[in-house]
Amino acid sequence: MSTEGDTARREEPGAAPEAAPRGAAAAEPVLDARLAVDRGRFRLDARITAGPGEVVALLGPNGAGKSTALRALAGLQPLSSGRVLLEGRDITAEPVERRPIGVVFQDYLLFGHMSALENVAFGPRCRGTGRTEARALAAELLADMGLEAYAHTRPRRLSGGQAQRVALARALAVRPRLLLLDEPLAALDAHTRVEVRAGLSRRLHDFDGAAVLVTHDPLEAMVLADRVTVLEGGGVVQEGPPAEVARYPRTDYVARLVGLNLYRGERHGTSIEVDGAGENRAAGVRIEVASPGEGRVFAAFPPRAVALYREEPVGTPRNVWRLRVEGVERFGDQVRVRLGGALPLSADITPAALAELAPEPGGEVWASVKATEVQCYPA
Ligand SMILES: Nc1ncnc2c1ncn2[C@@H]1O[C@H](COP(=O)(O)OP(=O)(O)OP(=O)(O)O)[C@@H](O)[C@H]1O
Repeated sequence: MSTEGDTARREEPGAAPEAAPRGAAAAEPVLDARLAVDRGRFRLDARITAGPGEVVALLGPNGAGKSTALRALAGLQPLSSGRVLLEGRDITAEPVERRPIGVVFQDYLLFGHMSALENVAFGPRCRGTGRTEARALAAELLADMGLEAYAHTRPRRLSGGQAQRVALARALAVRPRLLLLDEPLAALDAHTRVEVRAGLSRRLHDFDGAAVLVTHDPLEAMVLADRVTVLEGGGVVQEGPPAEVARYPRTDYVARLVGLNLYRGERHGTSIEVDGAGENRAAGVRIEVASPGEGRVFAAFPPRAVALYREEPVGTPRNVWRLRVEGVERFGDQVRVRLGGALPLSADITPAALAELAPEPGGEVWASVKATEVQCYPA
């Protein structure tokens, strides 16, 4: 079991090298913040950075300090010490309304007595933009969100997904360099969430500033973000590209909750052709899913959904791969087996199952996953 302390270490020895997230390479970070906040017995002490065009998810359990960090970035929560640099400019002392930051709050906090258009025009108006210009900008943003027809609609007449898009348009209306989103999908029901998430993902990736979003849903972090920063107890415990964090968890929380096997690929019917470099592509690996569809998708299944066998399993499980055992770690009452090869994945099994499997280091085993266990989301 590996429970790390509360210091951030960005490089895990032995971690698989990953391509730098989009836009994050050697470029100057858009956001470079060191946030120290004291709230009674709780102390947040975290460095949060985001590169141009980069979407960073702050992920962590309840009470980890995610919202405190977001509020501190927005200027809604004073710092005990530290500073917030945005494109090299120190905005620590700037009041909320002067920061080039757009915020999408969890419940969207749209003004109920204003139309969608007026809600979106509100920010620019407060910052001194003339009425006509502010309304034109708002109309344009609503059109970008596919909401032209709802410009004059009041928030209570909007669906959850529409309200979310109005909130995003409102945040973008101040032409922010940093976009902050607090649990942006939490107010939606499960079905709407999947759809809205795909739209949000596209819009976040079209945004050329930096975005920081708070979530305690690992899948949301994995799907929306280029980089994940995990907070626990007020400190950063892990940071990295989603796939790397999922594959090399550094704390029990990360292992249990973020330990997803996550892939991108192209769905044709009920079969996903997994993207990947080198080995994967050569092997043309496919993941079978239960429901059909077409297009770019994420496919995810938890390590506990993977069964391991010494011999090729009989019957016809639709997903079976022969993989190499790369590592075995114990956490809680489970054992996590890390497998490499055509489809790198992690499997959680019981110690008894491991004893039966008796894998040799570097030896091969059969892994299977039921198609019904694979969750599939538009990418
Ligand atoms: N107004 C407050 N005064 C004092 N302490 C507070 C206040 N609000 C929150 N806290 C403390 O700050 C800590 C971090 O809270 P925060 O809301 O930032 O966590 P979080 O990670 O966003 O959690 P959640 O996922 O539950 O929203 C908590 O331990 C909480 O007790």
